[in-house]
Amino acid sequence: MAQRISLTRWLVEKQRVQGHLSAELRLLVEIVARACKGISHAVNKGALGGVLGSAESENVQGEVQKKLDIIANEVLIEANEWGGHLAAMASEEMDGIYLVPNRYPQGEYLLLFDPLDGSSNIDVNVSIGTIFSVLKKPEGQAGVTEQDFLQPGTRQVAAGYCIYGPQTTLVLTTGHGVAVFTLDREQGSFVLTDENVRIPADTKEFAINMSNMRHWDEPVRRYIDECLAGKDGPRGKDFNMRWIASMVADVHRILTRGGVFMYPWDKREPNKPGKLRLMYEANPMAWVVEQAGGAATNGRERILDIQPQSLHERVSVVLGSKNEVERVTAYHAK
Ligand SMILES: O=P(O)(O)OC[C@H]1O[C@](O)(COP(=O)(O)O)[C@@H](O)[C@@H]1O
Ligand SMILES: [Mg+2]
Ligand SMILES: [Mg+2]
Repeated sequence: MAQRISLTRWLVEKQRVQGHLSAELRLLVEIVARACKGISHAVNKGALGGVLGSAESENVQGEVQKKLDIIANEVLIEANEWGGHLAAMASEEMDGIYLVPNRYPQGEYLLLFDPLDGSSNIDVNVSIGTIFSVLKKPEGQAGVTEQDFLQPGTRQVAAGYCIYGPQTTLVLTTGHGVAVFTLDREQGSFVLTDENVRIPADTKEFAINMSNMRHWDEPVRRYIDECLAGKDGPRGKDFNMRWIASMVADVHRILTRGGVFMYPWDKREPNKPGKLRLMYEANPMAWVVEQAGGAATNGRERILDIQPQSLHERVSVVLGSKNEVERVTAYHAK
């Protein structure tokens, strides 16, 4: 049997041999992975651990929080705050930024996360996940402000997600392709199971919440209409549809076998650019997808180029197989 490579060993090689990341960033990624392992254990307890159900509180976005949203947020903060590599954190579940307390060593990185993505799937035992993005604190200043987080996705230094499904799988990029690690529960460590992942440029599978169809904009409607017309339509082929309602799970499927994922702007809340959050959902996923040869836009421009205006900013998302994303984006330009 081929030798198994642990996440730790893989990261050390990327740091020492290939110079792909600093020692600090390596340790930060290891701590995020450790936190994900902790979240995975909590998720697995389910009803037996009393972790299901609503916490009966609301986050800054006005969404009712699930118990696991709060547990995952706390696990990530507690694991990361004393590590010495971070200056501050930001999360879907916290209004403002979280400064690393003065009693702990201060680092140079900023960590953003969606602690639990796909919250509506927690109680029904469907795959959910954690999404994370790492930025560098601007140089030459003492403190950290929210403004320091507002960097475009092109400035990410590490990003990825961990999916809690039939397997717990960590997907990571530091800008040199995409690597996949599966949690070996017996050993308690993440093991490399795929490297240099590639998303096929073409696909016959799309993911969108079809119940919003009547609210869509014309270009999205046109694209989906053409897919639905199948062999007899302008695309000349039949399409399949999947919608898991956990972005992590939909993106993971696309990474595994291709496809296009869309959560577009729609007329339900016309003043919001979309449902998904730019800084801790769209940016890390867009970078992972691009690093695997796919593409990611908001229908008009590359997601990674968007200059964020606020921490919890929302964005339209079209990502996945390159040729399909380019087609949807071209329809918006017409
Ligand atoms: O319920 P809808 O409208 O289909 O939305 C599903 C989308 O919402 C999300 O669950 C939002 O994430 P959170 O659970 O972190 O708020 C995405 O993962 C998913 O793609
Ligand atoms: Mg989410
Ligand atoms: Mg969430």
